[in-house]
Amino acid sequence: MADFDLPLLDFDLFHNGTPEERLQLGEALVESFIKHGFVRLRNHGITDEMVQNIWKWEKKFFAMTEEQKLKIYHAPGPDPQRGWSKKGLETTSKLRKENYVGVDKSKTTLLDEKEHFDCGPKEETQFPNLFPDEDLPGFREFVYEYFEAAQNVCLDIMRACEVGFHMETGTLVEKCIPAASELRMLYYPEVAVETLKKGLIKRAWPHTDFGIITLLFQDGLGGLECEDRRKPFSFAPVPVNPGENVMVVNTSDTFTRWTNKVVTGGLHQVNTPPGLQNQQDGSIPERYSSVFFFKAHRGASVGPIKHFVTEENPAHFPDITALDFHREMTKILY
Ligand SMILES: O=C(O)CCC(=O)C(=O)O
Ligand SMILES: [Fe+2]
Repeated sequence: MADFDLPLLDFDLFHNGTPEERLQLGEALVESFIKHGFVRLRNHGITDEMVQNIWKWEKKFFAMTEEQKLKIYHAPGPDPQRGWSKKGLETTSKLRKENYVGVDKSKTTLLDEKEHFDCGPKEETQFPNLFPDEDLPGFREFVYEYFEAAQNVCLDIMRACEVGFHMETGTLVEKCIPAASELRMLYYPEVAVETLKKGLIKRAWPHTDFGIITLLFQDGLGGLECEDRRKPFSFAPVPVNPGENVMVVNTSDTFTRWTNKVVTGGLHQVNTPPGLQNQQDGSIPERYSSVFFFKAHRGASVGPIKHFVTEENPAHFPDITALDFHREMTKILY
């Protein structure tokens, strides 16, 4: 099979291009979402400085002692995740049980080798955020600054999708205000090749995310893989683009529902990084990544939007609220 090639688009055209360029950008974005469930963007609106600060704060956060992190421990449950989740808590393999051929899931759980920090919007009152204010002053302020920037980029991507789908302006954006997104910082500890070879642990098992779209930055090590849809459930590495500020965007389950399967969520996993896959012993280095799960506002319906319901493509999903859908999905993870 020819090399897998994930489109890399210049998002600046959406803001500063001619009307034709704006339309072309919107259409190319939608085309990549339909074809791959993924796209890569340059000039996306998150500055180089902010990306460097993400890495700086992630390193500081995960370097805290277990005792410090336990002060903001996330208690598993169906509600949106807040604070620190330790290794082994969230299990992505539970989301796609049907895809694990040859694994007896009644005898074993396929675990994720990762820990993470999650938080919601600054204005959050329903599901309060948890911050290590005493142990890590300045962290909360940075996280909120990045949250706001990422939320704005996502709203712009929704505007570009409205253009690309030839939809009425505001149809997607109005379902995303007020913000209910989740920012996640991820740490994958160094792991022995021997452990990975047993096949029961992966950095993240194949899954789709629950929101509308997910923004992702990965460090220079890599390991994120997206489905190569020419052969279902086969995966190709998402390149790391050293020295260039590239954002990865994948479509998620809410988008599948809104678009009535015109777009389907991008299936992905975190695997042994490219270049290390033939390593027979020793260990795979630690890895950091940053994920922003862009969500619909909690009361918005995640049922199909009229624009995507036709005689040939009748509604595939019921009208339930974004919060009910989120709870349904999070429950599966634990
Ligand atoms: O770390 C990554 O590259 C991906 C993480 C991910 O897929 C998730 O947290 O949903
Ligand atoms: Fe994911």
